[in-house]
Amino acid sequence: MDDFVRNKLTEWGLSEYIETFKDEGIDEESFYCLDFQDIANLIPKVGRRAIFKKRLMLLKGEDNTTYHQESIDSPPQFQREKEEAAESDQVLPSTSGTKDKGKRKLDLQGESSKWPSPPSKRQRTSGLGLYTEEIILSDVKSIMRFVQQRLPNQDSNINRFLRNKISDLETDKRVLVGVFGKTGAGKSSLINAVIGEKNLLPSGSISACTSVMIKVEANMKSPKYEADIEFITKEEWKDELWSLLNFLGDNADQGNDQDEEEDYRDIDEKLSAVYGEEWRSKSAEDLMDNKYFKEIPEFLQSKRKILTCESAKELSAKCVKYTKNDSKDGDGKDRKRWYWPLVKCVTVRVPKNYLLQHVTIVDLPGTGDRNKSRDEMWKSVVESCSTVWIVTELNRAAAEKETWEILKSASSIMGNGGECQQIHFICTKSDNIEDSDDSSAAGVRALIFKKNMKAKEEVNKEFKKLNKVKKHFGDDCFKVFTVSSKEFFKKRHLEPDETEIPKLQEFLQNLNDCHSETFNYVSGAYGILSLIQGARHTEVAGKKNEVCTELNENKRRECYEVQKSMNDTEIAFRKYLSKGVENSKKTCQEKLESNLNPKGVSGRGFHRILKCVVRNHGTYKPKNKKQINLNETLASCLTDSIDEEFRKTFPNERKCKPFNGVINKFSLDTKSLIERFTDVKLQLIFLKTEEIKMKTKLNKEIRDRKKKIYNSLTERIEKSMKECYEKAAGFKGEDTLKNMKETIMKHVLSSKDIMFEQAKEEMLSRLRDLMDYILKTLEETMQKSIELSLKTDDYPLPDFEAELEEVQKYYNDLKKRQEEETPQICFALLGEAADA
Ligand SMILES: Nc1nc2c(ncn2[C@@H]2O[C@H](COP(=O)(O)OP(=O)(O)OP(=O)(O)O)[C@@H](O)[C@H]2O)c(=O)[nH]1
Repeated sequence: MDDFVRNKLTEWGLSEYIETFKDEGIDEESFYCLDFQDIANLIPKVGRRAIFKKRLMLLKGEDNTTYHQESIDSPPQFQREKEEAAESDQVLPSTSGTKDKGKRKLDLQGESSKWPSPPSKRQRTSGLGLYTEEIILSDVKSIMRFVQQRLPNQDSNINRFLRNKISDLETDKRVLVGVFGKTGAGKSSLINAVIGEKNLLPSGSISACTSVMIKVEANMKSPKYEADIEFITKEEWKDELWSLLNFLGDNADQGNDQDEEEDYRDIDEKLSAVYGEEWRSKSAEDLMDNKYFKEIPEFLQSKRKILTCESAKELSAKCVKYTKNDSKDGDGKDRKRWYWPLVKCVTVRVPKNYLLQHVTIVDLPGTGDRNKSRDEMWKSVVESCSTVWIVTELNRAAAEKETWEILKSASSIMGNGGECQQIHFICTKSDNIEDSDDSSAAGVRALIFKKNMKAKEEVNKEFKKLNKVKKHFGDDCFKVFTVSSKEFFKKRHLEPDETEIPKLQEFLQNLNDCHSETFNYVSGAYGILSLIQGARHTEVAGKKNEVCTELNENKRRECYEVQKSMNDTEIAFRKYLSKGVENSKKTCQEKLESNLNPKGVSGRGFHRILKCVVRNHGTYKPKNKKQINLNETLASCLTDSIDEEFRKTFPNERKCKPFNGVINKFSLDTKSLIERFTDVKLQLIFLKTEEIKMKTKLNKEIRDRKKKIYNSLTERIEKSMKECYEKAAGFKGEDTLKNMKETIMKHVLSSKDIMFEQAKEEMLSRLRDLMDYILKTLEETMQKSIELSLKTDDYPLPDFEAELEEVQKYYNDLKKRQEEETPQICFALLGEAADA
């Protein structure tokens, strides 16, 4: 097969399937040796039929080894061949017989059972049989690439518009599930069990704990296990070294209370991991010498390190020195090097794991990292989690302070400051029963079930007490699971179902099934093809003007409704925030006092902590203690005042829509127009799909911006406090603690009359910006779509009737699947799309 044909196949998307063909024992080289008949036989296996066959026909010459470039590039020939192909039903005429020497012949009868397919409910009832969303999406994508390529080259408005619309169809949104929990709680074992990969994340060692963020995703492109290691930059490490060594220097003369010792141990652990004992006698400059990083040239070159392995076990072994911290790994020169302090994040990819097809699970080690870039990454991941798993050992679940503290401190980042819809509180190691009197199998099981019930009750009771968390998450967002990862694999006492791991798997499967991106893509593609076919009929110009007038009138009316509702939101925000400003002024002194004079901490200990707080712009997490965040404390009256209204306006639950659903109600009423103006039905279908696409895009943008709006209150306070933190950080010697406290307090008291007002105005101004953006997008996107879809263009467009038919089949099928099978939550998610 020559390069030309090879490139053509790549362009048409067949090469995407080469990986999949490998399961049939065909690698890339042998694929390109196949003849047309073989390829045609393979195609139905991956779900593409007529369209692809037609394209292959274009490549087919007099015999299987000659290809005609003209036949591909000239539209009339293309059209003729296409018609020919359409008549020839499913299978290409066999032309191989004589010339297949050296080529692989395939007998694919009955082979489809080998084909990898996701364990999705959707497969069963679909009108298109075993077509998975993945196949549909890939097929429609390849159709749209083909369409884009076929559009005439003339630079007309409609051409540009259509090309942009096709490029705009995007699908790669992933859902994030964040996993929190103290070290040793069983997070790695849980993730391994849920995704069915016993050996993926290393677990089990007592001293080695996970120290970097690990994202676990599917590798749909290759059958290999992969780890993609992202390092912090050299500059960041240099800054960190400097600050760690300085910290040790500053505190060398401070005596040793318990906190200091812990801090010292922390730093020792970090530096010894990378340098062994050598760091003790070296300067920060010396420690940046390239010789220390010989094993990781990627770090020096600011590149990612990619590890590729055949098995999970092999990958896990190779990965461990980048993810784990083993403080007990011997001393002295023989100590192995552990590189976790230099790693920002590791992404592990598991081959063909359908539970992870659209879902990423993130193992999140504790917050409060000294490294700024890692801390920022942690925050941004937490903000983006749609579900959070809080993991703790069942035996102490309700009483485990540290776990509940994690939930309390992260609730506003996940809730109003994020997009988390549900919290799963996962009690692990349910098989751990030491106090059983009855050691019979039945007795053990009975005790496990009893303890599970009790743990669920207690945890739910505990959750009900968390008033602050409940401002962000209602009772229905909180669910308790009692799992045993060990028993899931071992089945000694419990059946897999009784370990509750399958419940979590089902949850992930539903997240995959609810993935609306395929539907959005297919619906967008259907709209574009409808428009092209509609635009080819130029004889309905008169009708177009009439429809255009009605559409514009509908648009104006609907935009007015949106504006009215958003104005009400702004009024409510202003009212609640004003109350918040008044409360802040009244209570800030008292709140600050309690932060600056914490109970149970010695003066010397607090001196060191406060120094870190002011150096770190108002926030610091002492080891094993609650995080201190002066900015959040100062902003707390404002956030308290707005929390409820904010959650109502920007709910994380997908079934509720932002701004009381007013954007989702926006409609050009194309449905009734289609009944009256059948001649422009195709253009109106396009407008309906455009409307859906625009709303989806707006909802995404609102979700991103609402986090920034919420966080603006604390960020504005931090800005107002910047000057006094810098001043406080400069104190040295005697009375430093007193001077730091006085400086902070004085600054707050003198600026309280403007600081809180400014924070309020900042939030309102961001809210207004968002509202302006929404109105502008509604107005302009729809205006442009109406104008271009109903305007007769100067240039004729190619005929894509067959492509429209194919995509419409997929569209109808997906719509039907949603109606038949989608769980409640997905109805809500896709509600507007299904209406189309
Ligand atoms: N009996 C029992 N032990 C478990 C179970 N799950 C995990 N463990 C054990 O608990 C210990 C810690 O498990 P990990 O999965 O490594 O915990 P982790 O939360 O990932 O720990 P870090 O890596 O430190 O964050 C290991 O010794 C596991 O073998 C379980 O279901 N039952």
